[in-house]
Formats: sequence, C-alpha cells, structure tokens
Amino acid sequence: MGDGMTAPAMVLLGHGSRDSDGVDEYWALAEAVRNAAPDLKIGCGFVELAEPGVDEAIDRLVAEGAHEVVVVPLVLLAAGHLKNDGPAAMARARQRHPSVHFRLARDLGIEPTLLSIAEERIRDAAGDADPEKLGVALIGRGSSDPDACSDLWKVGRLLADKRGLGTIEPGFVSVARPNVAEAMERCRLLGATTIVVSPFFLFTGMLVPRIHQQAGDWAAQHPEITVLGGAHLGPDPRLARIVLERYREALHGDVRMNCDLCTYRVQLPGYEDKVGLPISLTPHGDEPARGKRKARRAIRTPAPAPTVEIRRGRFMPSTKASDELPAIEMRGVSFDYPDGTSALSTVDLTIGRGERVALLGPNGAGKTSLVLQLNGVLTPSAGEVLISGTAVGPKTLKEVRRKVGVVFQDPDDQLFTPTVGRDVAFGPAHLGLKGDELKARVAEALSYVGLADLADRPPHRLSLGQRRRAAVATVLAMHPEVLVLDEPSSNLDPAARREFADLVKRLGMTTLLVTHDLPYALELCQRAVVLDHGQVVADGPIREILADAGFMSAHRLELPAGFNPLGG
Ligand SMILES: Nc1ncnc2c1ncn2[C@@H]1O[C@H](COP(=O)(O)OP(=O)(O)OP(=O)(O)O)[C@@H](O)[C@H]1O
Repeated sequence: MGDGMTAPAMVLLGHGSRDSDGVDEYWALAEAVRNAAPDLKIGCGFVELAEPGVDEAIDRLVAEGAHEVVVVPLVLLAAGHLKNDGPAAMARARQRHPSVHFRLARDLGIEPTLLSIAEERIRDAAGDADPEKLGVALIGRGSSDPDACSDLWKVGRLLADKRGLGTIEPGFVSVARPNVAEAMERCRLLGATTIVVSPFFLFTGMLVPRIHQQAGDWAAQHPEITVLGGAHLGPDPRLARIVLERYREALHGDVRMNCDLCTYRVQLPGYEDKVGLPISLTPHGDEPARGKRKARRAIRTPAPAPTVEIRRGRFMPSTKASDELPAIEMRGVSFDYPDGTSALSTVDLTIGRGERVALLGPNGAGKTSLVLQLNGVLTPSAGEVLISGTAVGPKTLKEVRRKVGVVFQDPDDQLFTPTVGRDVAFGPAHLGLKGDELKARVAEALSYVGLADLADRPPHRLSLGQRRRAAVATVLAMHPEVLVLDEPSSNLDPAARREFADLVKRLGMTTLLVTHDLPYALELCQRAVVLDHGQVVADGPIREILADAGFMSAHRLELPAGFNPLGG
C-alpha cells in the first residue's frame, strides 16, 4: 500500500484504438481533465487496443492508497463498451480489491455543452451555406444496442431544434442503418444542396476516415450537391467539465443511466438462473489487446476444445502443428471483388487449435468470401491470413490447401470419380502417396466417416448424408489441420443430421462451421463469430449471442419459432 491516500480517485476509461491519433486525442482530453482538477488523483486505462489496460490503471491507484475509485468512461453514448466492459472491469476490480469501493459513472451522454461543441463543428464546416438548403448527415458509430442508436437520433433532433443548422439526418458508419450514403440521400431528398457530413465521435480512429471516404463516394455520384466534411468532437477542453460532472454524479450515487446498477440490464426471463452471471460480469480476458482488435463480445475466452489425440475414432493430423500457434489467424483482412464490391472489411479473427467455431451472418455478410481466404482461393486486398503460423500466399498455397480442408455444401463438388474410394484417394495421390500407403490413407479416412464398406460404390448411389460424409473423407485423407464445413446440415433428414453432428464431434478437429442453421451451430460450437457487411460484429459465447434478441434481429439472424437458446 502507498501513502495512505484518502480522497477518492478517478479512472478515465478509454476504449483504445488502432489509430494512434485517436489514442493521442484520449491523452489530450485526459490532460485537460487533469488541468481542470489538479487535486484529483486520476488514472488512465483502456478497454482494448492501447495501454495501460483499465485493470492496470485501477491497480495502480489502489496501490497508491485509493479506497474509493470512480471509473468514468470516455464514451459519448451508452452501448456495448459501457454496458459490458465497464461493469466487467468493475466486477474484476471488486474481486481483486474487496475493501475498495468502486463506482461506474455514466456516459458523457446528451449534454448541452456537448451539443454546443457538435454545433460548432457543423458550423465550421458549413461556412456561409444557406441554412434553408443545408443538410447535416450526423454520423454515429452504429451499434447493435438500440440505446446507443436511439441516442444519436435524440442528438440529431436537439441539434435540429432552433439552431438554424438545417435538416439533420442521423446515420451510422457500421452495424446500424441508415448508413452514411442513406443519410446523405435523405438530406438530398429533403432539398439540401449543401450537405455537411459530421462524425459524432469523441476521438478519431479507423472509422472517422471511413465516414469521409463513404461520403466522398456518395458525393462523386452527386456533383450537383456540395458535400463538406465536418470534424469529429475531439479532445475539446470543455469536455473536461462534463467528465468531472460524471465523476461527481457517480461519487454521490446519482447515476441515472449506469448499466452497472441498471435493473433493466438483462431482460431475458430466467437468464441468470440458466446461464449464470450476466455477460457484463464475466472476465474480459487477461490483458488489454495489443494492437489486435477484440470484438465487443470477446468478453470471455472460450475454453479450447481438447487437443487432438490418437484414439480410435478421433482424427489425427499427420504433421504436428505447434500448440502455441493459432490454427487460424486473420489480421486486418479486407477483401474487395474485382467489381469493387467490398466483401470483407478489416477482419481480425483468431481460432485456437481444437476450437469449433460457428461463422454466422445473414446472406451476403461475407462468410464465403472469408472462407475462401483460408485456402488462398481469394487473396486479401489488405491484411494477412495465417494457418498454423504459415502465411497464406502464392508460395505456400499447396501447403495451406493441405492444411485447410473445405467441405462444400454440395458434396457433388467434391465427388467426381466413379467410386467413393477413388474420390478419397484423389488428393493424397496428388501429394505423392502411392501403393499401400495410399490405400491405408483412404481406408483410414473412410473409416472415420463410417463409410469403410462403401469404397467401391459410385457416389451417386449414396444418400445425401452419406455423400456429405464421403466429401469429408476426401478432405480428411489430406490430413488437414483445419476443417471448414459449409452448411453441412442443409437438406439432411434428422437422422443424417445427427450422424453428421456426431462425426464432427468425434473428429475433435479445429472446425469452422459456416451455417444459417443456428440450432445446429449451437449444438456443435461454444463460440460464434458473426459477420455482417464484411465486418465481425460479434465474437463470443454462442449461447449469449443467440439469446440477444436485439442483436440477432439487427443482423437478420432468426432462430426457428419456439427455439430457446437458453434451454437445455
Ligand atoms: N464474385 C463476386 N463478385 C462480386 N461481388 C461478390 C462476388 N461474390 C460475392 N460478392 C459480394 O460479396 C459480398 C459477400 O458475399 P458472400 O458470398 O461472401 O456472403 P455470404 O455471407 O457467404 O452469403 P450467403 O449466406 O448468401 O452465402 C456480397 O455483397 C456479395 O454480393
């Protein structure tokens, strides 16, 4: 313990960013808060992507003697990070320091000074544009959390109210709609000839330039409209006063929108009985991420499935991949098709050895485009893909295609020779296997999938369920390290579904299951990654994701009628 500090202390909780300018702006605002309250002990910490982490910031203050700590999140609107990561940081801190009193302040929220700063940014951009012909596309981050999105609409309404700023049309750069182009289009349809695109962001980061880029794309289609880029709020020293107000509110217990206390935080009946603690109280992970994005829901690291072992019925890869290296790692992967369609946008994804992960998302989300990066059929426009540490590229294609076995939805894409046995032999024969070794490889793969007796059968004489298992055997014969299954349950009858699920479980391999069949995904996987518009919008325990009705409908994911993901 330190010098016996008695006054309460404050932690400024930043989100962190991969963009160093965004992190610098956080530090500038922290400096402004320090200047505004020189006597207050202030710690600084981030949820992710920058250091120090919030836990470290809290521990430092406690080590210096603080026994009352107020955490003030530097976020504009309450959404996932405040509702989940803030309370999670509190819960961890309470466990580590049971004698210290922790309080979580609310978001900066809809506040007059903040509105004035936003107004100034819009006016600076608009110059002397005629207010009658002015439209403002007020762009927020976008969230699956309706509270955060609806707050942006309130901000828009308040800015439109008697300030002479013209038409204000809210929009979102990711996840939620309307998007940037749609907000601008609404301004145009309402008669604007000048549109200011104003990012309602506290700090810059990866998304503010993206807003301007999207606005630029729209402007290129509408030469008749003057489009002006506005600045985000930035570390304006006036914000320091709001931060201190939030600190005082929390200290005196008067926090009205605080999900650490909110009785409405978990609205699912029986949630805690069935699932345990709410996600906001589960550990966030051991450390802040270093330069790698963790999606909002990556709150709990799923326990990896057991390592592949030599046992009857389990599959054993021929080469032993390093246990330390993830089976799949995608770092900042973006991909555009030649016609310019953006299919993936800065995807970060790490899948550990032995994990079974469901890749979910609505039609057109980018699932297939992602899968095809894993075996080098498509090449990222930016970023990189590593399979067990091997970077996917022209020189490693052969190795990577052996390591990643993709089983397509239509087994007939993989079964094209006169007999099942020859189909299974096809890949290993190309690897150079011959004679008894090749025969043994085929027999082994067929026995894993329960088709040992059908090696001489023509594939078209098998049932769909058998053909799908035969397709799995064709990739198992290559001794892959990763299995990718594309819609494996489609069109299977209940018995064949069950047999296939049993096979996947028995193989115990690192598996990426791409599917719209959510109950099947829940049965086979503990973790889900949700893609939408080419971005990872959730990554975490599948049960919690499927149980989040708001999130699910925001991403056009529907459970079958009457299916309760929390049951059983
Ligand atoms: N060959 C292509 N050329 C141009 N755009 C493409 C091509 N293939 C896919 N896209 C576009 O890329 C985006 C992602 O498509 P993708 O097929 O990866 O999605 P998906 O999640 O697999 O969809 P689904 O669930 O319907 O199979 C979509 O906007 C789609 O229209």
